[in-house]
Amino acid sequence: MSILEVENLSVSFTEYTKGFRREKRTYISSLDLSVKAGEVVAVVGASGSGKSLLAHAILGILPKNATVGGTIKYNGKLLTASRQKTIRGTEIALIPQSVNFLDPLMKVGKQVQTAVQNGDAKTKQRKVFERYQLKNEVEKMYPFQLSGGMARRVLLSTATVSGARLIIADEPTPGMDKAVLLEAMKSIRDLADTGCGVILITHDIDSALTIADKISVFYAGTNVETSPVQHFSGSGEKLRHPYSKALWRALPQNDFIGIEGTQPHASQLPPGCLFEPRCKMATDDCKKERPEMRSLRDGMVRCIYAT
Ligand SMILES: Nc1ncnc2c1ncn2[C@@H]1O[C@H](COP(=O)(O)OP(=O)(O)OP(=O)(O)O)[C@@H](O)[C@H]1O
Ligand code: NI
Repeated sequence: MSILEVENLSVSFTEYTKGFRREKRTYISSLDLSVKAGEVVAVVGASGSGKSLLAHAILGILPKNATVGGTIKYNGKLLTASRQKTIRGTEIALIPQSVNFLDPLMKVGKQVQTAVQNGDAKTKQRKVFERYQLKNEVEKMYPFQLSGGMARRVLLSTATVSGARLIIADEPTPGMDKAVLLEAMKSIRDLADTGCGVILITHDIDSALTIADKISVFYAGTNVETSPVQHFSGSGEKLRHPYSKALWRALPQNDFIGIEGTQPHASQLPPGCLFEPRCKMATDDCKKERPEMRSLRDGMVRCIYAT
């Protein structure tokens, strides 16, 4: 059973534009994603494609000017605002993209200990620090005394000791050296192997490939494809959506050829398929309406022509 089911999610912000007019802009639209217990689902896509917003919508930590549509279910039950508040940090844990999520006034050892729900907090904190190669003296430090990579390892430690069943890791690895990065990836995989559902948001497709079960590709606030990780191989012939194929081919180890144009901003979304203006395969039918997410060869795709 899915531990998390996101259906037709939308996130809009009421913003003040020129002339102090209020305008509602949609940054996530018709997004569908499910995560099973024991599974790592990697979320990849360009900057600004809505990856962090998805994380914040699941946790219920969007700013006040946000409107959320669609449904999010956790363990089969609707995730209401009050339920989000109750299980945040205990059943659902975030490894945030920004290290500013650390409490600047609390020693980091204590912060990690606070996240422990069962067992001896201090022992668990020391064990996890050892695992991420954080020396004993680090526990007595304040966040400002840490390097970026160390701060990220502290955030990772917090989620690891929490005992949460759903972990959302938002870019957990920048600034980490290779050895620590591998350890971090391994521990994220371990979390899934002990029955957690994991969403791994990352720009690092290579690392995602080593631990993910599925990869979901985001574009302009929706996911255009979700596929088994094995399909991200070769020249991308097993992939379904033209954007995922292009993204895959643009990687340095593949053809390293980018795609022309840019991702549309929320203020100028095309009426049909969001990728249509840049898609070489697009026809007039692609301009008419947003393609629905449909099942195709063990995966999901939002393109009327995908085969
Ligand atoms: N509070 C907000 N008010 C208005 N717009 C916002 C707000 N938060 C995010 N956005 C916009 O929503 C879009 C998606 O942002 P998001 O942070 O989810 O991107 P992302 O995919 O995580 O990018 P990155 O890879 O750079 O982290 C961006 O265009 C961003 O400017
Ligand atoms: Ni982000």
